[in-house]
Amino acid sequence: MKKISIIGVPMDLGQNRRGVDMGPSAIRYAGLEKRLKSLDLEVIDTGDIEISRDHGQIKKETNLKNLNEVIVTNDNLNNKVSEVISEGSFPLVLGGDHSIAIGTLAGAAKHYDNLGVIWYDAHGDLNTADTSPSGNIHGMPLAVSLGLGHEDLVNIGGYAPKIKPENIVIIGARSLDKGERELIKEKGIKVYTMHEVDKLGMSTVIKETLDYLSKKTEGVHLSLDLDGLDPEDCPGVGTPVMGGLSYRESHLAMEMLSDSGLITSAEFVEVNPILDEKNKTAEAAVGLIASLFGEKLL
Ligand SMILES: NC(=[NH2+])NCCC[C@H](N)C(=O)O
Ligand SMILES: [Mn+2]
Ligand SMILES: [Mn+2]
Repeated sequence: MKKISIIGVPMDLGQNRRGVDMGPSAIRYAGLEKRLKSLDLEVIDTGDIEISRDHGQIKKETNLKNLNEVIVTNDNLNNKVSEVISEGSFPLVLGGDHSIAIGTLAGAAKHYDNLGVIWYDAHGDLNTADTSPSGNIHGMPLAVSLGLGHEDLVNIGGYAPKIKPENIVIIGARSLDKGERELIKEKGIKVYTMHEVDKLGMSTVIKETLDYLSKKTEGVHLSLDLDGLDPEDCPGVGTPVMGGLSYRESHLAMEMLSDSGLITSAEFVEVNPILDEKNKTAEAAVGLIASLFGEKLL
């Protein structure tokens, strides 16, 4: 029986808006464990990672917000994710802001020769300290995992880089900063912006994504930022961007990923219950997670 380990990361220090630290609670409250158990899976809720607070700005030369706290927290997460994979369980990480992908990928990537990454997001999260318009580390985790950015972030887990540019697929992008666009071109990263999703349809996007990744990767991590979905379906996020993916097409995406059997770890991030409407975004997350683990109507 497939074993899943839920790991909560109540982290809000990678961005400016309070409340996203309550994301893991909101997703649990929306019935995650019960829903997964009904799929005949062995589900273990490992609780929450300890969030480092008040480490002070030891690295004074940087504009990165809460850098020390983000480093310590991601180091904790790196250890937990790695431990779960070593036990033969599937790490399901609940955020928390997207800066936690640094720790998830650090913990996961060392278990595979080539880890693929599906980055389902309105944003590229490919900024570095030099290109970031905000200093928010949640806008940087994909760049960090490629080995670009502050060295203490890049070296979390004691190795770098975690992933290769040719093993990444970004889906749902519609807000990219100048430096991120340049990096995408320079590194040749595969991106399905909303333009391509609309033109091709989600079914083709996922089929192509799996073709592209399955040839060259051993495992695939899904990093799903709920702001990839349209704010109409998922209002409870800190950096909403209109014109997003619908719940309906995201649901199809999860079903197709489930059928492929290729996903080896996942995280669902940026759920902010304070900005949400009656826990709608957390409920959407639970629906997507259930589909990712094989829930079917018939
Ligand atoms: N994980 C996210 N929601 N990221 C949003 C990033 C927004 C913007 N690109 C920044 O760097 O600040
Ligand atoms: Mn985003
Ligand atoms: Mn993101």
